[in-house]
Amino acid sequence: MRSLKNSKTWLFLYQEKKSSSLNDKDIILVSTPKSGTTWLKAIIFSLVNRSTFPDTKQNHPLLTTNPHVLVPFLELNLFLPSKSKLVIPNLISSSIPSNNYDSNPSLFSTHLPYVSLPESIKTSPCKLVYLCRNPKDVFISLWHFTNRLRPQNLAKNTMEESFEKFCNGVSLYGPFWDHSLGYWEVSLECPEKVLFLNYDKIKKEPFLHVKKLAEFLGFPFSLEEEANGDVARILELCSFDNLSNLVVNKSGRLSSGEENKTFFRRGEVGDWINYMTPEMAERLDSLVEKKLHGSGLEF
Ligand SMILES: Nc1ncnc2c1ncn2[C@@H]1O[C@H](COP(=O)(O)OS(=O)(=O)O)[C@@H](OP(=O)(O)O)[C@H]1O
Repeated sequence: MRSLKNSKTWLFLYQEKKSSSLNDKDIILVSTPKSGTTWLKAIIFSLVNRSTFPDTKQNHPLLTTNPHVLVPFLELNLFLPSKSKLVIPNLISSSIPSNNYDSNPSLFSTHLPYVSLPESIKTSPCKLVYLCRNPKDVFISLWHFTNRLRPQNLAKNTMEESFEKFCNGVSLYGPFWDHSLGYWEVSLECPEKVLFLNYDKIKKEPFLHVKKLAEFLGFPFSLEEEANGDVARILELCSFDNLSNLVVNKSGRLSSGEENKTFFRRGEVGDWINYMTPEMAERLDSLVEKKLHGSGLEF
């Protein structure tokens, strides 16, 4: 986090002028990388746009468009292109890269830690949905992802070296525990502003958490919708099996270059057990426990 604050790359986020405002109803999905962002982007998009796209089998944007296109990253898709001019883009719906499916309300996402969020986001009434996941699965997912993105002529990142960095808090968006703790604390202070979600819990009780999410976002499911199977249809549309088998996600690419299929691997809870030694698991568990001690946040 300290390095993020000092980093020139992020300077423009701090120089933000008050005039670059968000619409009050906009929604920002925040996540620690590899915690299921792609999944939650799909769920939030389908939730808030369900009256425009009620049919999840035909003509639904998610059937032909990767969730990262529908819910762009602030720091990757919106801020970065204007970085050279140090101009802060106006965060209103018209700044969404054209994808023919503008959402109402506008949906954005970010991996930025709370401490690095621009003031306009912190002070605006727009809602933040935070997603985290158990750190052992996050690490394994991240390790696979970085190796998949690595040019073929370079040696793969070893598990040992990557694990050492992760445990030392050397991560692109800051240490895992600081990231989660930052949003956890705000979610306790301002529950109407930040909803704190956990991938593992959504996996366990998807209906409960999707309904809670819909309520938080101001798009609650009516009893009629529930009886009609609308929650189930959204969950099915956004399921790992469904999304990962769509042509767009098997063969497409983001404009930033990543293949869409790199965002889909196993989509399960507990896959860490197939890769980490018991010693590694114990080390990470006790490290995270120590860092989160007294906060009430547990994995
Ligand atoms: N629909 C759906 N359902 C459940 N799980 C899913 C889904 N889509 C992606 N995934 C899994 O999420 C992991 C990728 O995390 P992110 O989407 O956060 O990646 S990123 O930060 O946006 O790069 C990665 O987890 P691992 O399989 O453990 O590597 C993906 O497989």
